[in-house]
Amino acid sequence: MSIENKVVVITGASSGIGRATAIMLARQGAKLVLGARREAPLKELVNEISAYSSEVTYALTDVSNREDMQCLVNFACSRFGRLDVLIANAGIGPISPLDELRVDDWEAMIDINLKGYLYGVAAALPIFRQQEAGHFVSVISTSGLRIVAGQAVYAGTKNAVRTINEALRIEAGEKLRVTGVSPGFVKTQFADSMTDPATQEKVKAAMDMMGMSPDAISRAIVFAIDQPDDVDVGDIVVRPTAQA
Ligand SMILES: NC(=O)C1=CN([C@@H]2O[C@H](COP(=O)(O)OP(=O)(O)OC[C@H]3O[C@@H](n4cnc5c(N)ncnc54)[C@H](OP(=O)(O)O)[C@@H]3O)[C@@H](O)[C@H]2O)C=CC1
Ligand SMILES: O=CCS(=O)(=O)O
Repeated sequence: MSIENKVVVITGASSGIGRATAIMLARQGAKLVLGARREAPLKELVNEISAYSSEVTYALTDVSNREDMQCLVNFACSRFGRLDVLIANAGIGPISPLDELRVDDWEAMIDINLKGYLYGVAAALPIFRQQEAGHFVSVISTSGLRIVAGQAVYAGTKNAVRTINEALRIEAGEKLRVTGVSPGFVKTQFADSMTDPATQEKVKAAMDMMGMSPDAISRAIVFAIDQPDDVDVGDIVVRPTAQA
């Protein structure tokens, strides 16, 4: 099976990379269950996709809530009878220097970027084991590949996901697939999650200057999913050519 008829759950589908990926996958015949916290943009996306595919739905989901993640995955299985791919994309980046002690932001990044990803693994792994097939795709970041001042906790959450993904791949055995996609700057709403005004301004300027279209990341995700079942694409890094 390539993309057509695959059942795919996407977290963080209400904007940016998740939204673009939903559109690209739907155009190739995937069956989609979209998760995020904001209902209006999810509804709008489902309406847009419904113009060419009836196999799309959404569930309000806060990935930092384990029960929500379990419900999202269960909903996909009850609606479409199975789950082929879980795209753990939801994430926030309220980065700031450690000296500012924005501890609430640190906790939110750990809850959403790391625990949200883990709750996805916990919800999907038993289903993938039972099916003897399944694909974990995570949207990580170039943050952590290169350590940058101000990104300590954000990069920490992303590097934790990178490490756990590799262990998951090793433990997964020959039936499951595990892919991490690490974007550089992408033009999305990502900077809106930043609470430090100076940092937000800098990141927005960098995104405006060199940010890629979210489609650049969606294409990498689609490439990984589209491989034959016995081909496991591990890590893909996608940067703007202008990003150091
Ligand atoms: N843009 C960039 O330059 C880069 C982004 N990334 C990563 O890409 C991923 C997607 O971000 P991007 O598209 O850029 O940014 P956006 O802000 O446009 O999208 C983030 C998505 O995550 C969702 N989200 C946030 N918190 C939660 C939550 N608690 N539960 C469920 N969904 C949540 C948001 O939906 P809602 O608010 O409706 O819940 C939204 O759909 C993130 O993991 C980010 O770290 C990595 C490298 C660079
Ligand atoms: O992953 C994103 C890193 S940045 O946009 O905050 O630099």
